[in-house]
Amino acid sequence: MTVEPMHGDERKVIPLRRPGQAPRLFTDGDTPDEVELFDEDDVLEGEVVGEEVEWEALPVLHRAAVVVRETVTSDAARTAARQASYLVVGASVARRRWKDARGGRYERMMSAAEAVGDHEAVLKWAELAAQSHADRHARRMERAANWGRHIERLPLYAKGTAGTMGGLGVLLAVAEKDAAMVAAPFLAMADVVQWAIHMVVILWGPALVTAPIVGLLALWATGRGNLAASDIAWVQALNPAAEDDEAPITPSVVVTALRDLGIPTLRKAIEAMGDAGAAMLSPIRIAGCGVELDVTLPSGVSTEEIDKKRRKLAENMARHEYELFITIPAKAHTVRLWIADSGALDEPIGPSPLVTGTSVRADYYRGRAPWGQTLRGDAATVSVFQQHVLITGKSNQGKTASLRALALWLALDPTVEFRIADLKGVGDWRMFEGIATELTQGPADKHIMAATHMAEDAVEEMNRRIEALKDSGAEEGVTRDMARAAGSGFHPLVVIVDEAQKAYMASHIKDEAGNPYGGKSSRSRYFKAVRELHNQGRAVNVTLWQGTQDPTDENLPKIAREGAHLRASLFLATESQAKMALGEAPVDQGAAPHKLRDGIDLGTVVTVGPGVEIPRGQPSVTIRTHFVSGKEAAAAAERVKKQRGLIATREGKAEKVAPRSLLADLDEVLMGRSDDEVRLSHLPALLSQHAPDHEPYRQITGEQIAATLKGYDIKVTKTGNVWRLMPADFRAGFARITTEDFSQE
Ligand SMILES: Nc1ncnc2c1ncn2[C@@H]1O[C@H](COP(=O)(O)OP(=O)(O)OP(=O)(O)O)[C@@H](O)[C@H]1O
Repeated sequence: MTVEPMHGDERKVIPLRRPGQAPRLFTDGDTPDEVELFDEDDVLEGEVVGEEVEWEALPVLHRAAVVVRETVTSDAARTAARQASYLVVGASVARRRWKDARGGRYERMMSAAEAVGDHEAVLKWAELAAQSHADRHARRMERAANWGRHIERLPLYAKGTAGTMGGLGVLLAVAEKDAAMVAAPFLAMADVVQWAIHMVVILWGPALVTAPIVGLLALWATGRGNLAASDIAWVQALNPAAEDDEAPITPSVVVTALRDLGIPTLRKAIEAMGDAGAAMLSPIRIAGCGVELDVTLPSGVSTEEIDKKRRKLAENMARHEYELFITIPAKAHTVRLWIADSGALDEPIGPSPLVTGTSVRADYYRGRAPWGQTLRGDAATVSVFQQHVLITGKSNQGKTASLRALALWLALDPTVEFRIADLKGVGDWRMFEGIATELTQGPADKHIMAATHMAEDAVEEMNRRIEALKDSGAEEGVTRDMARAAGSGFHPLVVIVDEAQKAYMASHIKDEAGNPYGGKSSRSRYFKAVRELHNQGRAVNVTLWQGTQDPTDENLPKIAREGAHLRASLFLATESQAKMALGEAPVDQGAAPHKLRDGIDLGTVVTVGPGVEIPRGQPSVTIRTHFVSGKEAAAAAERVKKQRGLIATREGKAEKVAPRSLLADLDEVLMGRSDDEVRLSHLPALLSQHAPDHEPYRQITGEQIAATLKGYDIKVTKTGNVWRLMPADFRAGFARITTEDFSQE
């Protein structure tokens, strides 16, 4: 290779070639005496380097340094070092086994238990060590006594052997009729002894030579088989397994990673434990696409110190920071580590059952939305039963998609009514036309006003239900059976405001009385409605789901966020925002949406609340939600519409429309009619005639009217399937109710 000078540089660069296999050397442009040399492989083509250098002109020390460096870093040298490292590991394993056989194990366990301050375990190990020592001593004494007994009996053995051989000789002499045969067994024995001595003499030399070789081979094999367990850093660096993409998590890897975390107390404690550092660790369990373990910390090391070093700990285990999750389990002084398999979190999760399965069923009361997967790879499902929901995140991380996926699932329960305001208004919620009873889409002031009116209407509906509930005498809120009863008036009502920060920020919009729509003062209409829904909506099945962006105290006031039950957060920039999204306690215990990756962990929500299953000892559960794209959401919505029938969706109104009262309208409708009994099934038509723009009157049934009237103690009768009402009974009841209302004011 000839390295050409870079364009515009006048210096000439000519590689040096010395005889034989010499490296091709360059300087960095200064004189050879003052600079480090670098060889051809380091030089990019076209890179300007220094002057031509004559090998022989270089100082001897430089030449020696180059040759040594080349030799040391050559492949052959690395291979030799690796082979030698097997011997080192083998020797340390053999040494440990030897020490273990003499009570070393107990000592290790004792120092490990001592380091983590587990005095009970120290005592237990000390007892076992003493017991083992006593056993060993007893065995040694017994062996010595046995030898002594054998030595004492030597004359006896000799006499016995001589007698046996003499007897054998006599028998041979008799059989052969030859007296000389008496000595034959003794002569044969002498031959055997002589042969054995010969063999020893012959084999001694080769044995002396081969024994160390066999020993070394044994060490080499042992070392090779135990490389992963070695905690010698240079051995790990040479070990090809260390370069393995999968980088398995072994106790030794975790202990070494903790030791090298840069916390002196932890390092000292682990070094004091020696090989038993792994005693700090619980068994390593497979947990989804990773492993999980608890680490009981030595005294003097706090869980917070470990949490702060998350990145270093992850990197020490050959992982990215986001592949390590540190939480604080219930057990004191312990951190729980979940370590993903390398690259596993970048694999996409499967599609939502809402997209693939047409057989998904939803039930507001007992069902669980198939939202995604936990990091462990388990299905993550969510109950939204009587839950106010809050999903936050930085822009464009998947907030709308994840909130909408929950709503699309719940829409499969036909008893649930949706009222939705999308204050971004680019069509993300358009597919709910025909599903929601009210849909506002847009970012303008009029949309914010409409969203506020929608929330206020929900408050009115909530109050109506609370009153009706009081009258019914029920003590613990709406029961499933109550809400399911036809025309009960307690069906689940879910109010969704996406991009709700816009509503909180709209303090510039004021009504005629000067009350702001937004802001966080007690006069703020949106904020007031949210607080009321949060306070009392749950028990009467009126719930509020909000999606908000980049929370601050201004765009998501504290009371508004604390009122939500199910709280989920996508990536957020800071820990303080994470606390706003999820609450202080979970974040203090390790919930960390701020440690997700901006723009990469799309749709990943760190979730808290009673609607999700949070593993014991964890503050939150991180869910990778199934992505349901706009197109897929539209297809799923079509299936919903087929199932529950089309609903006329009204547009939210910026002007506040006075809420209609069924009783007042009935009063108008029945006014001036004869006092003959009225069939309730005729009333919907009359009501529609009376208020043609009021959608609910187009759907109400006689049975629903009967249920409402009964709820107010107004007498209705039923013969067969026909509900009837005496106008006089109605007037009396209505008069009573309105008088009561007045008296309450
Ligand atoms: N679960 C998911 N998995 C993978 N990608 C997702 C997921 N959810 C959303 N995305 C991607 O993120 C993009 C933004 O999603 P979405 O509009 O829901 O974000 P957002 O947080 O509501 O944004 P904004 O705050 O700007 O309204 C989507 O277009 C999609 O490409």
